[in-house]
Amino acid sequence: ELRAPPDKIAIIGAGIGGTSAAYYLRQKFGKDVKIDLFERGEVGGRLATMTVRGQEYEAGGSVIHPLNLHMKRFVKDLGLSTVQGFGGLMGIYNGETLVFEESSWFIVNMIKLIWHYGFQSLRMHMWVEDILDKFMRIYRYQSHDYAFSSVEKLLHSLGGDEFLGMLNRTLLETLQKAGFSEKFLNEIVAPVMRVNYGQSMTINGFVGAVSMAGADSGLWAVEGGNKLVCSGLLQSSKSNLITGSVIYIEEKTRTKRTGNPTKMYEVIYQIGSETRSDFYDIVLVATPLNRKMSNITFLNFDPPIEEFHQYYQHIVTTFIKGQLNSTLFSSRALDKFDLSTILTTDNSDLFINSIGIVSSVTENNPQPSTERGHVWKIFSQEILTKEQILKLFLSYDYAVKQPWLAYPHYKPPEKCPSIILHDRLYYLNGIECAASAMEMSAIAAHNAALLAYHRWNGNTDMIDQEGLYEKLKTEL
Ligand SMILES: Cc1cc2nc3c(=O)[nH]c(=O)nc-3n(C[C@H](O)[C@H](O)[C@H](O)COP(=O)(O)OP(=O)(O)OC[C@H]3O[C@@H](n4cnc5c(N)ncnc54)[C@H](O)[C@@H]3O)c2cc1C
Ligand SMILES: CC(C)=CCC/C(C)=C/CC/C(C)=C/CSC[C@H](N)C(=O)O
Repeated sequence: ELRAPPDKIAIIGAGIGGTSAAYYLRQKFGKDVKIDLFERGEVGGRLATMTVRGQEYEAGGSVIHPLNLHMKRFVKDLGLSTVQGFGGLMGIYNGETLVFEESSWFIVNMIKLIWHYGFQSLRMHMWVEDILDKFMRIYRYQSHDYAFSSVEKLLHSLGGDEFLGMLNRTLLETLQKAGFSEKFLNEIVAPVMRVNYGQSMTINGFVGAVSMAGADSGLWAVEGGNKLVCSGLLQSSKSNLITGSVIYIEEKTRTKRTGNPTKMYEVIYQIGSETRSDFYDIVLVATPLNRKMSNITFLNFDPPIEEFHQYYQHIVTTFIKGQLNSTLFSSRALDKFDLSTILTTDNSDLFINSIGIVSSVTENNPQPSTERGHVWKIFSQEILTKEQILKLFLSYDYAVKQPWLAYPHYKPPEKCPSIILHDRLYYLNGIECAASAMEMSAIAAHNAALLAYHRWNGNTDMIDQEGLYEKLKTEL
C-alpha cells in the first residue's frame, strides 16, 4: 500500500541532472506534488551555448553518444530534432609534428592505423564496447524501477568487482595491463583524454572508457542547443522554476495541515539581496557540492553533513573565427591543409588541448570555407593570450572565451560522495567522480528519483538488489 505522496519537493540546480530529476520525480510521484527547481544561473548549467555574431555554438557539453538512451528518450519525448556530423579529418600534433593524420578514404585510414599501431585501435574499440555493453545494463534496471543507494553499488551491479575496480586504477595502468603499446597510448589515447577531460591518462579507467566512447562515430547533438532538453524537461515536468541561489538547507520540525509534527527541510535562498525560505519533504541537490560551484551550507544536521572538497578541472573554451596558421602544425599551406580537428599529445609545452572547426547549433555540418576562415573551438587549460592566438591564426575576426570548472579532476582511487546525504536529502553529482557526462547526470537523476520514491514508500526490496542482471535476464 502506498503512502500519500509528499507535498513539496525541492531540486537545486537546473542543469541536465536537476531537470531530468524533475521529469522522473513527476513520473513517480504523480501530478499533485509541487516541485520547485532552484537555479541561480541559466537553465542548462554546463549545457550552454555562446552566441557570437548572431550564431550560437555549444560552449559546454556538446556531443551525445548514440547509446545514451536517456538523452535519446528526452529528445524524442520533447519533440526536439538532432544534428549529426562532427565529421572531418583529425590529426594529432605532438608539439613538433603531426604524428597521425586521418585520411578521407576508409581503407587508407585502416591501413594507416594498422601501419602505425598494429591492431591496437581495433582492440581499443573492443575494450570500449565491452564496457559499454555492461554499462547499458543500467537502463534495464531503471526500466524495472530498481535503485541504488551509492554510486559504488550502482557500478558494481553493472559488472561486479572488476567493473567497480576501474575507479581505483588509472587508465594508464588499466591499458598497460591490457597490453596496449606506449606509442598507441601516447599518440591516440592521451590526446582523446586531453580533448574530452583536459587531463592525462592518470584519470580513472571508467572515465577513460567514457572518454574513448566520446570519440566514437555517430555522435549527435540537439538542434538549437543541448540546453533545450533542460528547458523542455522543466516545462514537461510542470515544475516551478525559482531563479535564486540556495545558501542553506536545515532540517526542522513543522506541524503540517494534518496536525502531525513532521520533519521537513527548510531551503533558504537569495533572490538579489532578498533572503527567502520554504519547507520541503524531499530535497535533491543537483549541482556539484563544493564552495566554488554551489556554496550551500547544511545547518544543524545530526550527524553533520560532510564538507565536499572535490576539485574541479579548470578548462577554457575559446571560439575564434579566423585563418588557421596551418604551418604551425605541418609544412602544408592552408589550401592544402584538410584537417578540421587537431588533438594534442601530453606535452607540457603545448598551450592548447585541442582545436577544431565547429558548426553552429543549427547546422548539420561545418560551413564551407569562407575568405575569412572557419569558426574554431579551442580547449585550453588557461585563457589564451593574444600572442598565443596570433601564433595559431594568421588573422582573425574575433576571439571569445568561456572558462569552466568543467568536471572533476580525476585521481584514482576514487571514493564517491554519498547519494543519501540525510533521511530525504539526496545528492546527484557524486556520480561525476566515476565519469562526468550529460548521460551520467541523467542516470543519477533517474536513480535518485527512484530511490526517493522507494524510500518514501518503504519499498526496500527495490533498493540495492544484488544479482539483478541474472534476475532480469530471465524476465520478459
Ligand atoms: C566544456 C565542457 C564540455 C563538455 N562536453 C561534454 C560532451 O560533449 N558530452 C557530455 O556528455 N558531457 C560533456 N560535458 C559534461 C556535461 O556538460 C556535464 O556532465 C553535465 O552538463 C552536468 O550536468 P549537471 O546538471 O549535473 O550539472 P550542472 O550543469 O553544473 O548544473 C548545476 C546547476 O546548479 C546551479 N547551481 C549551483 N549552485 C546553486 C545554488 N546554490 N543555488 C541554485 N542553483 C545552483 C548551477 O548554476 C547549474 O546550473 C562537458 C562539460 C564541459 C564544462
Ligand atoms: C556516458 C557514456 C556511456 C558515454 C558518453 C560519451 C561522451 C559523449 C563523452 C564525452 C564526454 C566529454 C566530457 C566531452 C568533452 S569535449 C566534447 C567534444 N570533443 C567537443 O569538442 O566539444
